[in-house]
Amino acid sequence: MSILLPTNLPQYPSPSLSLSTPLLSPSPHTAFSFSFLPTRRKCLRFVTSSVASVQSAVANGSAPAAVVVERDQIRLGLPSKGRMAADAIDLLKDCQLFVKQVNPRQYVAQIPQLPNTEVWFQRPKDIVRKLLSGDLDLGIVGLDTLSEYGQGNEDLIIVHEALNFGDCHLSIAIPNYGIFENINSLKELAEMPQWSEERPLRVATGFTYLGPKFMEKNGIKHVAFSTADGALEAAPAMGIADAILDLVSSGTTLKENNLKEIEGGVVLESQAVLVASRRALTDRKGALNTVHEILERLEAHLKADGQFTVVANMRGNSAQEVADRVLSQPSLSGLQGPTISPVYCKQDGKVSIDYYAIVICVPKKALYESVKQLRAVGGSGVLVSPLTYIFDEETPRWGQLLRNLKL
Ligand SMILES: Nc1ncnc2c1ncn2[C@@H]1O[C@H](COP(=O)(O)OP(=O)(O)OP(=O)(O)O)[C@@H](O)[C@H]1O
Ligand SMILES: O=P(O)(O)OC[C@H]1O[C@H](OP(=O)(O)OP(=O)(O)O)[C@H](O)[C@@H]1O
Ligand SMILES: [Mg+2]
Repeated sequence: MSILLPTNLPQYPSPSLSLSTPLLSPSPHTAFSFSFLPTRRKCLRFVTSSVASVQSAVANGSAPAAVVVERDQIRLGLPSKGRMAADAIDLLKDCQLFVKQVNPRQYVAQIPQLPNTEVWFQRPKDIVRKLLSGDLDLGIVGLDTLSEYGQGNEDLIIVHEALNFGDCHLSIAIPNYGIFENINSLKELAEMPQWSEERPLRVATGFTYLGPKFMEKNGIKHVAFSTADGALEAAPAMGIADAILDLVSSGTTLKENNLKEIEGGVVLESQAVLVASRRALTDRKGALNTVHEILERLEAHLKADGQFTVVANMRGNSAQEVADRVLSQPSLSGLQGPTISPVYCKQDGKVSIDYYAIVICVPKKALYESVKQLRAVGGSGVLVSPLTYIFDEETPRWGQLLRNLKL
């Protein structure tokens, strides 16, 4: 006998519903196993593996075509809850765009720095749907959600593909025991003699568009997908599915449920992206200006986020000679090259130049290596400080966007 409990209970099992509860005490002849499934959908429904048959009605075009309805405000969709919500607001804050939400249950907010823009808080999948229906113009969502619900719709344009949060990957996982013990790749999984038309490989997933598409691309025929909203990792142990296709970040949930990833089983690498509706950008007054400003701020912040400013003094006879020494080291060329300025010292009433100050930007990852290289060529008094923004002459992604829009 199995009892299904909601996954969102404060404790598993809840103290008020434990085996010591008289009503649930197992008789000596009854085997109990507890499995945690989301409250919303407790049964898995199997569907066929063809792409066409599993496309969801909303995302595959039965949703109304995007119409550019007359309105004054540009609408930016942000995740209303879940792991992406706080990070999206924090990123905008780091770009000096402060989202003013009066209370967390209010679904509309303002950004005073962008007076023509409204923020609408929505679930990530609804952000994608509303971009397609024309109810939102811009959005921040995970690439996984965009790919699953956007289904390659050309109206959706990725304006910034790497917002540096929400990192995860969509991956196939199988049990690490039983018939799968020695299976370590997608190829081996596909070639297992167990799968046939009558008894296909059963995969539980929330990604019923991307999953079948991936299997089809990899020539895997005998597959059946089932859908569920969460706690998919329970499905193999419950005997409901053979494999799962779900998002992984730390890998803890897989490990705790005796599942493993397999070589060739990664469907998508994902992180948060800024996405726009093509029609909004081309037809809605002010949308292109807003996206330009958001993009410039994002690029300046994200570029600076990975860098430190390093300042050091170096003895030398001329700026040129110091530059030659600095540039002889592989990690000291900075963004465009080192800035080298004379340090004027007054000794015995005489002003002379014995030292030069070097300023370079170095990637955070290469900091220690760069400091070692600076010292090796005579650098001393090394100061390191974080960078807040790097505004380039041109925003590279802006050029790409204009080309994409044929502007
Ligand atoms: N370990 C992870 N598991 C799931 N999503 C992750 C993970 N790491 C990052 N993400 C990102 O967070 C997004 C999901 O956030 P969240 O689970 O809060 O929302 P949701 O799944 O859409 O909401 P709900 O599960 O309530 O329907 C994913 O689309 C993905 O881009
Ligand atoms: O690799 P990990 O860091 O362990 O994260 C992966 C887990 O996180 C997500 O579930 P979520 O927490 O959203 O719960 P859900 O299954 O109810 O959606 C995802 O669906 C995996 O189950
Ligand atoms: Mg989730």
